[in-house]
Amino acid sequence: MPTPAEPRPGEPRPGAPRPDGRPDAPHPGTPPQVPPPRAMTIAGSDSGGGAGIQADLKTFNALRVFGTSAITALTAQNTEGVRDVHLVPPGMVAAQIDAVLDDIGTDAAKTGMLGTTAIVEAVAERIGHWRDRLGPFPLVVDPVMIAKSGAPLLDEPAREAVRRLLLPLATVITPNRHEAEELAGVPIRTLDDARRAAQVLHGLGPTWVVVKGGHVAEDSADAVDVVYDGRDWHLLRAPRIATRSTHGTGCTFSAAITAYLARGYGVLDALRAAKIYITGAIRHAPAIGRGHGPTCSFYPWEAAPDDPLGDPLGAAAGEGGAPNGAPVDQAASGAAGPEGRQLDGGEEG
Ligand SMILES: Nc1ncnc2c1ncn2[C@@H]1O[C@H](COP(=O)(O)OP(=O)(O)OP(=O)(O)O)[C@@H](O)[C@H]1O
Ligand SMILES: Cc1ncc(COP(=O)(O)O)c(N)n1
Repeated sequence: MPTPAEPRPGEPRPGAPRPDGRPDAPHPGTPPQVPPPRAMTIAGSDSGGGAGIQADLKTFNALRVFGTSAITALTAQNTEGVRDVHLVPPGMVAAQIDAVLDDIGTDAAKTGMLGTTAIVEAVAERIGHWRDRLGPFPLVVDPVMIAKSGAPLLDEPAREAVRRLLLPLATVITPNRHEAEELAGVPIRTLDDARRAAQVLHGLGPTWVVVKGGHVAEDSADAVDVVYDGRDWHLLRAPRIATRSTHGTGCTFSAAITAYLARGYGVLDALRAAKIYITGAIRHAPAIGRGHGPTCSFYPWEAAPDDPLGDPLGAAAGEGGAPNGAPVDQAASGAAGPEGRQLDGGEEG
């Protein structure tokens, strides 16, 4: 490893107080002093990258939260549909939760696709156990039942287990129209129907209920979600965007709520911030796949004027420096990326 060099003229010495009194960015290689907020997702993997674990981790990262995961199922999936599902044994789901929470802990957690009664039971039991040990971290339950493409992601008997075991543990539940109908037993066509369902769902034990409006009154100009905390009603309202890129919107929305809760937002603020985020993610959706495409989790960063790293390999890319697996700061001398140059004090070029 090159030794840290004297700062270049005009650059502050690493660790020196900044003129504005705020802490400086850590010197490369130095662990940050303040750990980031942490959020855990317990959900299925979507090989297509638009929903499930993949959407959740991207969302956590985009919202500056360190994400961890317990995978409940592998799905062979793309924007057109789910081709196959392989469930993870419940003991292995529990083992992932234990491994993460025993060491890393969490500031909030969410659930997504759970698949079967046995997995729901394992997750509910481990959440209860770890809340007793770590304190009552917020839990967002997205009661995923059917993929947008129509494939079942929760079997019939497991719905009762979600109702009985998981909803009472939830800080927030985020059913879509279909899930709210199933869990509450109330048909939903209008916002008033959504309110009735929210009231029934609140009676099942969650602290906050959000009945999502993506599939309610689909010809209206706004996508409106109904929020109920047992006392007050709120509406989350944003323009409805005309697009086919709505794969994983529910996962991304509930992951954003989880991220904002992990960052310490109050529930209503977390819901409002997450609604702004999902609307932007839908608006900036990339053109990917032949079916329902994913949203853009990183749109706030992609809209930034500069890519902060630029081309991180620079000239080294053409010389076989880093792609062969060598750490960038040990690649061919004088050909390292920006971090290496900063460490050895060399010139750019
Ligand atoms: N076309 C759209 N334009 C703007 N917002 C939308 C649109 N569709 C959904 N939303 C919003 O996205 C969030 C997710 O809602 P939705 O009802 O689509 O969830 P979902 O059906 O569970 O999603 P998925 O099953 O795709 O994960 C909600 O805040 C909803 O209002
Ligand atoms: C692993 C997994 N989790 C959740 C969904 C729901 O997302 P959508 O309704 O957009 O298909 C999914 N398709 N796959």
